[in-house]
Amino acid sequence: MTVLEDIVAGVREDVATRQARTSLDQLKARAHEVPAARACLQRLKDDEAVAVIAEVKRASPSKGPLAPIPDPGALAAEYEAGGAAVVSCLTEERRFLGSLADLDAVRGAVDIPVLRKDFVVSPYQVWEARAHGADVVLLIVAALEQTVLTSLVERVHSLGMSALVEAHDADEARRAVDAGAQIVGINARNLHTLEVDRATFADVVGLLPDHVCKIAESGVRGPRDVREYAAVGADAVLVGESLVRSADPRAAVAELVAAGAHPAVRAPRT
Ligand SMILES: O=P(O)(O)OC[C@@H](O)[C@@H](O)c1c[nH]c2ccccc12
Repeated sequence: MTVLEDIVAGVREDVATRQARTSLDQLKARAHEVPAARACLQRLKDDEAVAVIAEVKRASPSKGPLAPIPDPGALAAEYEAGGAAVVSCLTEERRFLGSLADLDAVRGAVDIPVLRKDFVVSPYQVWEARAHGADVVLLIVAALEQTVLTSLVERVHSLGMSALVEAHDADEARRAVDAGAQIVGINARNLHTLEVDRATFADVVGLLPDHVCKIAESGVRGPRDVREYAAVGADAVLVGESLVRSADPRAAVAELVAAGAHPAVRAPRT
């Protein structure tokens, strides 16, 4: 079993437990009571600057515990003050130590769009994201059959949210586009082996059509990596570890935003 398969198996069990407590109908009723999802595509796809998606991430399967994060709402507010375009919040419980309570705290603390970062494999989780105020939902190509991926993208869009569809290689990038993704994340980390290769983005990005928003995910250590991703065509970067470990997350985000706002080189647009 790969790491991804192991995580997804645990997620399916946890979803079943939650679904026994809160029915899909109850969730749907809640989803209709929360304010409409915020748009995020325009925010991310600005030709002049690379946007920063800042992540609330307590732990990861590759590194173990990263930061205690006693107050995820306060951290998210720091990210927003530093200029983040979107806040990402891990909700996977077993390996990333996230929760829907973290998502609620983040949602309550910021005005910018919030991304639910989890291993979404069922429509129940999409409704759950909306019921908890998420604006964007991550869908991981490697975890989903194509028909399921396509129907989840449609479900996310039908609830007014944006789908961030994550790919790791050329084949997955094509599948993301075929599934109707408008926002594609290219993860430098291979979710089967957990290895990070920052060259992945440049290798894969050329396959994505111009209209697609292109996000470089994982392994961004600082402004220099933002500038490098800018040079090869990233519209946004998604950053977790280096921000949660920072003594001053607001300043750390601001530094990345500044690097993205005035990249020395921008890839030519076709
Ligand atoms: O902490 P990093 O290396 O900055 O990475 C952030 C983000 O890309 C990473 O958390 C991530 C990317 N895709 C995922 C899918 C599931 C869980 C986590 C992730």
